[in-house]
Amino acid sequence: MLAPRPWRTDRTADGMGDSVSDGVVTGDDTGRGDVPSDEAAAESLARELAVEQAHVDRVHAELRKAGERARLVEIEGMSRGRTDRTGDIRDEEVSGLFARDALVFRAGQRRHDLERQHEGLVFGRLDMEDSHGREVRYVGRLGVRDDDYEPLVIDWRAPAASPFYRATPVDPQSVLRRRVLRSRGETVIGAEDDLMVADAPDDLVVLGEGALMAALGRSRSAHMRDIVATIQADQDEAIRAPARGVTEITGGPGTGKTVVALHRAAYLLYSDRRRFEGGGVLVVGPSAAYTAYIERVLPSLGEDSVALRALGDVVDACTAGRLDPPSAAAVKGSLRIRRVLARAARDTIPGAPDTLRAMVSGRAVRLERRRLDRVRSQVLRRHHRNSSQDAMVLALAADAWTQARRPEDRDVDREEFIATFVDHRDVEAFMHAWWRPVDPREVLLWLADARRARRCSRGVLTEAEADVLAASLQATLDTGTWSVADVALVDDLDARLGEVKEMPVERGFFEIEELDELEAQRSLRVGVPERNAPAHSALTPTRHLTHGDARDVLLRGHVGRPSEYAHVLVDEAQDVFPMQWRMLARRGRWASWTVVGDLAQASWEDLDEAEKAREEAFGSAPRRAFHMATNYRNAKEVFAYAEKVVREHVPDADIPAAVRETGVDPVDVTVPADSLDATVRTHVAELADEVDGSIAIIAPARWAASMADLVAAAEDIAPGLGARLVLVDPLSSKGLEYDATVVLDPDEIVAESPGGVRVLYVVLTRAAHRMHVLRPED
Ligand SMILES: Nc1ncnc2c1ncn2[C@@H]1O[C@H](COP(=O)(O)OP(=O)(O)OP(=O)(O)O)[C@@H](O)[C@H]1O
Repeated sequence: MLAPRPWRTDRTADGMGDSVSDGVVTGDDTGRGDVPSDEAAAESLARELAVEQAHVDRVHAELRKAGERARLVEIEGMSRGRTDRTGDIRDEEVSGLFARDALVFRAGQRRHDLERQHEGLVFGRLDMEDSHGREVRYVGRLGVRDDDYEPLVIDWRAPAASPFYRATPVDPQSVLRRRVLRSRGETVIGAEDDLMVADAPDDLVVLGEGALMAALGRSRSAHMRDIVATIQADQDEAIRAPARGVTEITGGPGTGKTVVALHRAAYLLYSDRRRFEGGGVLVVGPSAAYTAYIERVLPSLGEDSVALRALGDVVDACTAGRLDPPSAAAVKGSLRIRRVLARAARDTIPGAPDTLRAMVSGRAVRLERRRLDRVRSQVLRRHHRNSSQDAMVLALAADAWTQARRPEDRDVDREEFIATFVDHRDVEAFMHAWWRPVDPREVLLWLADARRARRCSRGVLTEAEADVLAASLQATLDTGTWSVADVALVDDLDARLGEVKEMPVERGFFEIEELDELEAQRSLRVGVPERNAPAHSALTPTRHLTHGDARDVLLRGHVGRPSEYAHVLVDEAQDVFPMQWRMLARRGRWASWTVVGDLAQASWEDLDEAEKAREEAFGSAPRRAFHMATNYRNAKEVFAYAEKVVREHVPDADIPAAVRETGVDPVDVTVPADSLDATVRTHVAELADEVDGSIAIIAPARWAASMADLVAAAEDIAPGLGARLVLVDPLSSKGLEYDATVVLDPDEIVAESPGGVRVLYVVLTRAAHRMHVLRPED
């Protein structure tokens, strides 16, 4: 909540305000005494900033001293391990080296942290008063103490910093004034104050128009910023909630769910570093565009040990960015596919022999398909496929013995037969072709064969669905790229098949040069020139590889065991498919969870099954829920437009309140389709004039190619626009934001997306300041 402010001064000492495009809402002007002249205000601001600068200088001086100390410890540690002696190292030397490594590691890490933290290191100040008197606390990205161990800055995550975020005029928590400092390098350039009490002491000057509004009015770049200086009280509660169990954060578009969840990850690492840094924190988002967008937030908070993964990038050696057509994605995402995969995992290798023939101990052995199938089922009842080879050959030997034995045989003859069978060259060759260990990716690709897909799907999927599945895997083979939905299926198969101890030689063993060659061949065959590809796109690429090349590319590397994490944070959780929940559950079996989402932004219709799979992933872990109700992203005018659209179709949508006005309504125009390009150019040029930061054209597949050309020629529209203008497809715009958007063909966006209006709602809530909606008419 914003405090009433008695009077305002310029916001920055150098006269450089935030790059607010237009009528940002300013703080309440409820007066307290006379409004001072501009000159007096400027003087007062300069005085205040000088005081803050003196403190910031002190902190940086202390940091430099601490940095030097850490460097000396590091050097000292390194020299401890040095020895002139050659030959074996004694035990005490080994433990000495170990201690040295630990010391050097910690000292090096500390120094690295210190060196990295200069930009806006000190960003907050609290003036507090209680029965013991007045106290000033500074809050920053890192805790710093002076030589007497007195705190110069408190880490934002420490309990002592909590009033900075929790104090409100209703519950001031002893805070009189909260000040947010803005710095460039080590120089303080501005300050914004919130008063928490109606009758502030006279010596407390109040600056600026409120830190939150100033932050919200700033222009957007290609990367999300941290909000450490302006976290609001309700957000702070979610950030500092205990780690245990499942923390759910819900709320409409732009309510800060993502940014809050990321600050929560940083807080958890701070509050229990041993557990979370040791056990690992996994952050999962919908797309690579999303992970690229948020990747700087945690490092800016001093945390870089978190694993950021897109849903298509959770499984090692199986990375995907391509989206399946909705019908295939629905088949692959549903839990029904598990029975299909279970059958595929037991199925024979394509082209494998269906009879085993050998002369063993002078006896002719011939095991035909039915017998082989029976033995296979018996063994698979007790073993994972990839660890069943020894058991399988023994079971075949026992079966062959029942066929080959003679009435006069004794026990010793059986033993000799079995031993000979197991080591027999023909049997070995048969086993290699019939029952070698298989890679989960290879098994999934078997289902590109429509006959096999139908056979494995009988009674589970309709024939039409089996054909859709086969066709989608054929597309995987044709393009040499996995789809995002494939990844969870590979993970499921991996769990079923068990670990491959050693991959057989013929399953994709590549020399580096061969891989380079494949890459080169692949880029030669790319249908659409790369420069024209949308910047953030999940659209199917038009790649055509020869069958063998593509298979080799797809099977590159090794699908290892899933890594497990101490905390799993899932963003845009409403779009996680049931099979994907199972994939995440394998990584979070012992984890606590933070789960973020908004049902009104769901891209898919059948949400019940996903809900079930999600509940299974969480098990009986305790839950706690936080709801965010303020839209910090969209200007009121932009959000009012989006709200109208979604309310008509999703009456129970969770609608937040937008807090910032621009006074400019979105533009909504119908355009002749044959002059669409020229019209888009005009609108983009207009927006480029009006906002300083990022602009996105969000277009359905139908217009993707022509818009890609337009974006590639952005510099012709306005100088410098090349770095600011991107093309995004509707699904990939999820979680992202821009200063301005051109939303192209909203009806087509609804028609092409399985989530229909919900996806359009996502698209209409990406713009912070300006939005132009263009409707082409044939
Ligand atoms: N306390 C805050 N101070 C400054 N900016 C904030 C604050 N809270 C949220 N924001 C800003 O609001 C914008 C939206 O935040 P975020 O992307 O986390 O919202 P979201 O709820 O995840 O949105 P969506 O569901 O639409 O993806 C971001 O630019 C974020 O930095």
